[in-house]
Amino acid sequence: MKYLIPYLKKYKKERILAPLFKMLEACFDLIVPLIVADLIDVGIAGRDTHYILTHFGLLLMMALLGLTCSFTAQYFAARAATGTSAGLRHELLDKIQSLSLTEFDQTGAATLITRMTSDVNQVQNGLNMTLRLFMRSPFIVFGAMIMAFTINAKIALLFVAAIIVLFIIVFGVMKLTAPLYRHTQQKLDKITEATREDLTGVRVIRAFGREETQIKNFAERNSKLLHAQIYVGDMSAIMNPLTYVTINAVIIAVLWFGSGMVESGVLFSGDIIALINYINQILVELVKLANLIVIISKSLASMGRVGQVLDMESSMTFEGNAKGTETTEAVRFEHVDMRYAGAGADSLTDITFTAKKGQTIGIIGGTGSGKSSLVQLILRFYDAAKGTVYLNGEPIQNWSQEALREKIAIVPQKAQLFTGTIRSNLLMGKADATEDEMWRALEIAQAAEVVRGKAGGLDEPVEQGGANFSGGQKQRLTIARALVAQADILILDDSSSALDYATEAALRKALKTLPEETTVFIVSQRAGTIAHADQILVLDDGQMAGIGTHEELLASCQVYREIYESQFEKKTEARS
Ligand SMILES: Nc1ncnc2c1ncn2[C@@H]1O[C@H](COP(=O)(O)OP(=O)(O)OP(=O)(O)O)[C@@H](O)[C@H]1O
Repeated sequence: MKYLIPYLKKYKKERILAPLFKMLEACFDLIVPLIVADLIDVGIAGRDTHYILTHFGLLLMMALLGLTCSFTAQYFAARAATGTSAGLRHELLDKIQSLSLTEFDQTGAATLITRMTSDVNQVQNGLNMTLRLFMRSPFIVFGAMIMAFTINAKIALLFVAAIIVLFIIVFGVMKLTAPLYRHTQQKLDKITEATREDLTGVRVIRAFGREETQIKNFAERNSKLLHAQIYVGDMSAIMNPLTYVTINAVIIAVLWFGSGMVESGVLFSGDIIALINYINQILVELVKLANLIVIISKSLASMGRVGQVLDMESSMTFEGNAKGTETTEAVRFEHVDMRYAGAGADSLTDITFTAKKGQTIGIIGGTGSGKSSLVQLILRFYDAAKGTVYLNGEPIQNWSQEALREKIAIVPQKAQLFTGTIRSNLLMGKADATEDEMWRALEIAQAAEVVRGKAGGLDEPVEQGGANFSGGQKQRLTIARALVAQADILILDDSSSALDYATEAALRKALKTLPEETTVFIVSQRAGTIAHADQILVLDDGQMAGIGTHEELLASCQVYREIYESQFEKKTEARS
């Protein structure tokens, strides 16, 4: 709730005017039964056409005024509600962006998406309905009751009893359904998560003919959600019959006692109509109030889920403003251990090495040996559990996030492009990059041909996730994006795996034309890709199995020799 307060303050005018106009509309609604009663008792009873017509005109005017008030209230309520949800979404995105990857790994993207979309929409809906109905409905309920007292106190006492019973029903149902809503939202999260995986992995699913299984799994999850929602629906559905039975019982009682009073001249027949109108108004407003309470409880649950994200604290802070020392070293690891949150074992153990400025460092090892984890420590995507990572001689914790991102550019293992154009993707590397800078990066990345081959050139559209580019084209463009940044340190995390040998060789050659001081980390499972490096780090199950040049490692490191020989033999076999 505390997160809504700044928005409620910001939309003060709307917050006041929306309920105010709704109350005004309610006043007109409360006067209408009295006009109708008058019209019956005087106009119709006395066959006075003029009286009937003027009162009918009055009713029309009331309806028009009510409608105007309702529209105005809706306008202000919608302004406050949509403005608040837009602001909340913004805040959520800012918060999510500020979280470290550890929180990301732990929370999961699917639930974050649900919170940014359906939960925020639920809050918007709740706020809109609250502004419109929270004061109007109780006002009409009590207003109609008071009006009933002005007509006949004895009959009005029936209204009081009915309102108490109705309140018990409404609050009872609300108490039952509110916790269930949280439960259904969790199930929705699970479906979003599974759907996301199924849709992003659609090619793999088709290739392995797993459509039937995936559909079956989805149907199971979907039916669990359906059952949970039906259960909540069933609970809410109890409310309508109960409330209608209560109201009908009151109407019968009003007619029973009222008809006797009309006969004895205590009441007019128009009064009976007015009383029935009021009890119906009470029913309608109580049902609205009940729905409002359900909506509010859903919104509060959603706000709670949004608040959980907004309350998250990043496990990493970037408060330093280190600039680096006068040193020849670019990156130094000193006895570094690393463990992912929740993992049972370290992913890296006792890593120590120094990368000098201008050097090319190769990192090789089997799958899961810790190569990506190691380079992610250089970017401070994660913190070391033990030991220290130094950048330009300064512990990495002393650098600001901006300085780190400026100094280091990475080509991630999974080539990821964003919706837009080739140009907009390249500009992510450096917002003010010139056309020449972009083309130079494209040339080095062996991507210039790809761009020239597209009708739109640099302005060729990129579809979501780069779906209109091949795997190799995407890799080259992501390499170009990193090169545009002209960072001091360039990390290529297994980013030439989709390139053919000739293109990869051309890329390696072109990387040599980078400024002399650029330090390049190349992660690869191919010995050929890193063999030329100044230093090669060999990882084996998170530990350093060796460090040195290709020749030194061939002579001294068994793991490296095995990798090299297995690939060299494969090539020889393939040729023969
Ligand atoms: N986000 C994560 N959460 C928990 N464990 C992780 C995470 N990422 C990687 N790991 C674990 O850390 C270990 C090292 O993974 P890493 O991705 O660094 O290996 P890699 O050498 O780059 O592998 P590959 O060549 O297959 O990409 C693996 O055991 C992996 O299961």
